[in-house]
Amino acid sequence: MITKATMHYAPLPQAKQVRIALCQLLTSADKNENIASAVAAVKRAASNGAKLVVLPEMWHCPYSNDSFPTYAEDIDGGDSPSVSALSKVAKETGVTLVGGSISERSQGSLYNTCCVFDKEGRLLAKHRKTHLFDIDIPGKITFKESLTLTPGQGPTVVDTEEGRLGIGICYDLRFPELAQIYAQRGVQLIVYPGAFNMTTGPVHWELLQRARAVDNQLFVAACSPARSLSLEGYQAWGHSTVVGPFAEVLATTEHHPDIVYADLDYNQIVERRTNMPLIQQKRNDIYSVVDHSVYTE
Ligand SMILES: NC(=O)CCC(=O)C(=O)O
Repeated sequence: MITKATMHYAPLPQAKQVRIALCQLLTSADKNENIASAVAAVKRAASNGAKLVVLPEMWHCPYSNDSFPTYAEDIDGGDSPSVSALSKVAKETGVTLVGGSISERSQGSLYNTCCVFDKEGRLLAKHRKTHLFDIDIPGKITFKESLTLTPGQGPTVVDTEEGRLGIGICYDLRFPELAQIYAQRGVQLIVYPGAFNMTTGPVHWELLQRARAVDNQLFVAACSPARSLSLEGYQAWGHSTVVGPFAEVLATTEHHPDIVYADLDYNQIVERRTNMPLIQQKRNDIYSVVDHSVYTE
C-alpha cells in the first residue's frame, strides 16, 4: 500500500530517442473517408521514419454533440471499424500509435476515448477524456460535451516501445494536476489529442502545452484536426505542436492538413531535472497532488 507519506516520483524508464509524428487530419462527415485518411497519414508518417504516430481528437466524426451518438463505436464489444483500422495499420507499419480519440459507446454511456496500440497492433491502453469541455464564452463559443458524454475516471499511463506515455484529451490539458500525476509516475511524454477552438486556441493552446512541459520537465505533444473548410460547425485551431522539457517548441504548424515531425531525446528530461531539481525542491510538507488511483490516505 502506498500512502501520501511515502509519495515519491517513480524512476524514469531508460532514455531513448524517438521520432514522433502528429497527423493533423481534415475531418469530414463521412466516417469511411476519415478512416481512409487516418490510415494514409499513419503510412506516410511511418515512411518518413516516425516510430510514434499521433492522431487528433474525434478524427472519425464532426466535433459536435449531434455526431457523438451517431458515430459512436463499441470498442469493448469488438464493433469498432475505427479501432480495427488503427490496429491493422499500426501492425502493417510497425509504429506505436496514439489513435487520437473517437466517440465510444459502452454500457449505455458515451465517452471521448483514445486508444493506444503497439507495433503489433495490440490495444495497449484506453483513455477516456477525464475533464469534459463545458464552456460558455458569450458571443464567442458555447459547448457542452456533458450533454452527450460521460467523463472517464482516471489517468492513463502506458509503457510503450517509444517511452512511457501519459494520455490526456484536449480539455484535460487545462488541468495541471493530471500532468503532475503523470510526472510522478515517470511519464516521459504527455500526449494530448485535442481540438481547441478559434477563441481559446490562439491564446491558450501553446501556452498550456508549454506550461505542462516546463512545470513537469517532460515532453508534451498535442495533435489537432485541421481547420474545417466549411464555415459552419466547430472550427479547430489546428497548430499541432511538440514541446520539450525546457518549454521549447520543437515543431509546430498552421491550420491546414499536415504532419508535424520531431525527434525527441528523453535524455533531455534528465538533463533539465539535474540542472533544476524541482522535484527534490517541492515542499511536500506543505502541499501535494494526490493520485487517488494509486495512493491511499
Ligand atoms: N475539445 C475540447 O476539449 C476543446 C477545448 C478547448 O477548446 C479549450 O479551450 O479548452
